[in-house]
Order: sequence, then C-alpha cells, then structure tokens
Amino acid sequence: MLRGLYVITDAGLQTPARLVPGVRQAIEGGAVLVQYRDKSNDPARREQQASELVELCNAQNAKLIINDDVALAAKVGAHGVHLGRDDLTIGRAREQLGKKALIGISCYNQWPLAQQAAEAGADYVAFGRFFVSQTKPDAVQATPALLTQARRELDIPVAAIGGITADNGAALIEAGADLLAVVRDVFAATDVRAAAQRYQALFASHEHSPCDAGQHGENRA
Ligand SMILES: Cc1ncc(COP(=O)(O)OP(=O)(O)O)c(N)n1
Ligand SMILES: Cc1ncsc1CCOP(=O)(O)O
Ligand SMILES: [Mg+2]
Repeated sequence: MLRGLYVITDAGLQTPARLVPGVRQAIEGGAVLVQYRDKSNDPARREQQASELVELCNAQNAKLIINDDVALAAKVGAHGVHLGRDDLTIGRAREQLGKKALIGISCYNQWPLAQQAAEAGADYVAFGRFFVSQTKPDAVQATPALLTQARRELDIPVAAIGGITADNGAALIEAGADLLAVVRDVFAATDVRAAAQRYQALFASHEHSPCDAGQHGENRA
C-alpha cells in the first residue's frame, strides 16, 4: 500500500547541485514517493536530472514519478508519471509506460475526475490544494470531504497536495489521505531529512486511523 510522504522537487528551491542530495535526504527521512517537477524547457538538463533521480530512487527503494512528461518517464525508466488536465490521457500514458507504471492523476476539487481516473486505471488520485500554496498560488481549493469520499469509494491511494506542513497534515490523513504531497515544507527546510522525518512520525501516529477500516483490499498499492 502506497502511504506516506510524497515529495515534489522544485527548481526554485533546489539548485541543480542540491537536487539529488536534497532528494536523498528526503528519502532517508522517510519519503516513499518522489516527483520530478520541472517546468523549464531544457530537455537535456531534464533528462540528466531525471536519470540521476531514477538511479537514486532505485538504490534507496523509493519510486520516481515524472510530472507531466510521459516521454521523459519512458526515456529514463521512471516508475511512473503524474498527469494533470493539460497532459496525456491515462490510456495513452499506459500504452507508453506499460502495465506496471504508476500513473497519478490530478483531480483538483472535482470528484467526477477521480471516479473517471479510477475507472481508467489510475494508480492514485490527487486532490488539492488544501492550504495556501506559495509554490502554486493559483491552484483551486479542495475540501477534506473529497479525501474521505475517495478513501471510502475508490480502491486506489488518495493523495493530498497544497500548502501542506507536518503541522496541518494530520487533518488530511484523518480525512482519508494516504499520501501527503509536499514541496516547500520539505525542500525549503534547512534540514530536509528532519523535515521529512516529521511526516514519517505523523503517519506512524495515524497508522490506525478510522478511515483504515474501509473497503480497501488487495489492489491497493
Ligand atoms: C501529487 C500531485 N498532485 C497534483 C499535482 C498538480 O498537477 P497539475 O494540475 O498538472 O499541475 P502541475 O504540477 O503540472 O503544475 C501534482 N503535480 N502532483
Ligand atoms: C503542484 C501543486 N498543485 C497544487 S498545489 C501544488 C504545489 C504544492 O507545493 P507546496 O507543498 O509548496 O504548497
Ligand atoms: Mg501537470
């Protein structure tokens, strides 16, 4: 079952030289999923960085998801891709990446998107933003009730994103989030490993949240 801290890289917070060391520290602190999110248009650098991150994640038993770019995910052998409303469909991504690829879908604040994504074979759905996000200030606001509904009605992990910190994240886990997707609270921290460890502790203290008693079974990741 995919559950825990999902860290997302940010070129504004991490110089190229700090990218891999920062992600390593996050994984050492307990991150289970890493997303390479880079909105620049420098294909050679993107391929180089994504390749280094795949190697790191393979060595550290974490999984690398590429944001937006299915072709890059295929090229570097990433574990999966995260798709939003401007990206390829799940079907096209699955054709290119294969059955084992992890495909995550942004559902913003819209329950029907989550239902459609689950039916189309998504491996997780993501809702948010939940709090004000400096990383993506224009993101639409979602309500924790969506997490509860998704946790109850879908058989795939549920991610929450947007302005999450180790202090405000508990409410989202209690509402039903399996994954807390975080940029700033981890990668802007002076001690990235310690910042990630706070989430590990948070998930450990919510191992038996009431939502766990739902219908989920064998096909949760
Ligand atoms: C885990 C996770 N959830 C949501 C997003 C946002 O995706 P998208 O709406 O496509 O926006 P960009 O990240 O591409 O700006 C995400 N990346 N990861
Ligand atoms: C990509 C994205 N989508 C919604 S909010 C967000 C950014 C999350 O970053 P932070 O954890 O710094 O708010
Ligand atoms: Mg996107």
